[in-house]
Amino acid sequence: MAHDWGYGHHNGPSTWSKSFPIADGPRQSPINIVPDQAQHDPSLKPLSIKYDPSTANGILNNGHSVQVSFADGDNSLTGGPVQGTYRLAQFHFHWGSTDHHGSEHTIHGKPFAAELHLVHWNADKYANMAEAAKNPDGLAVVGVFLQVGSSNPQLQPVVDAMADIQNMGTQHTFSNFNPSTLLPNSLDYWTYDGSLTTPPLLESVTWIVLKEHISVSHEQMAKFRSLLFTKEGQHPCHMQNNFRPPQPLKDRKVRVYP
Ligand SMILES: NCCOCCOCCNC(=O)c1ccc(S(N)(=O)=O)cc1
Ligand SMILES: [Zn+2]
Repeated sequence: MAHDWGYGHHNGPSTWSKSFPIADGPRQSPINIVPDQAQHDPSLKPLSIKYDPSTANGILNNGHSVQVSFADGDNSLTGGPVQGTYRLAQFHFHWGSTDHHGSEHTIHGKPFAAELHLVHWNADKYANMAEAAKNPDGLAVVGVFLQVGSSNPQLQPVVDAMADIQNMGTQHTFSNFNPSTLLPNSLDYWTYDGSLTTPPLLESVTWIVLKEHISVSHEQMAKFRSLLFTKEGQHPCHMQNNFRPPQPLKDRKVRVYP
């Protein structure tokens, strides 16, 4: 059954529970993070991230976001809140129609202009991303906030490639890119047990939200908003506000490192 979920009035986040009842589950994402209520946990470790730029293998407009995929290789996330080695599968973004909102997670109820998600799967225990996504310890997503200010030269290769993937379903070559250039100086983080923030909303994600944001310029954000949700030949609809709002924390605690 083809899912026609999206971010419009008729197929947006408030309608997803009809096809994906887990939308009302106990560990849904994103959430609002209240720093003062986050708990210190001595078992948490520093994050260790190592990517091989040669494994970048394409940039895609999938109708929900812009996504850069990676071939299986030496792209590892270890340490932090996770046990074992998680492998990078892809990164993508969520953003708004203005510079004042667009992230999925919020801090003290404050949204950022955009949010980068680096999606990893547990390569010690599962054969691939789809398998891992069905398990509570299957995925680990690193979230990085983008705040509008000075232009970010590290983002420019992604921004420039957007010209070639304006329509839904289009992809282009994208190689030799090291996503660690998109990380802030500090890898201090908040972590909690959550889910995919888009259907199928599977509750298989250990979320690792970095405290420090990266910058993006107003002009770079305008290029994100030039992407289209729609296919070539359809009436064009700009890709923006592709974020799910914060979900109930329920019986969860957010931990903080350090
Ligand atoms: N289709 C069968 C089940 O497949 C399970 C995997 O999900 C399919 C595709 N979606 C994703 O991989 C996927 C990955 C990350 C995020 S997010 N925004 O939570 O980082 C949202 C979605
Ligand atoms: Zn995402």
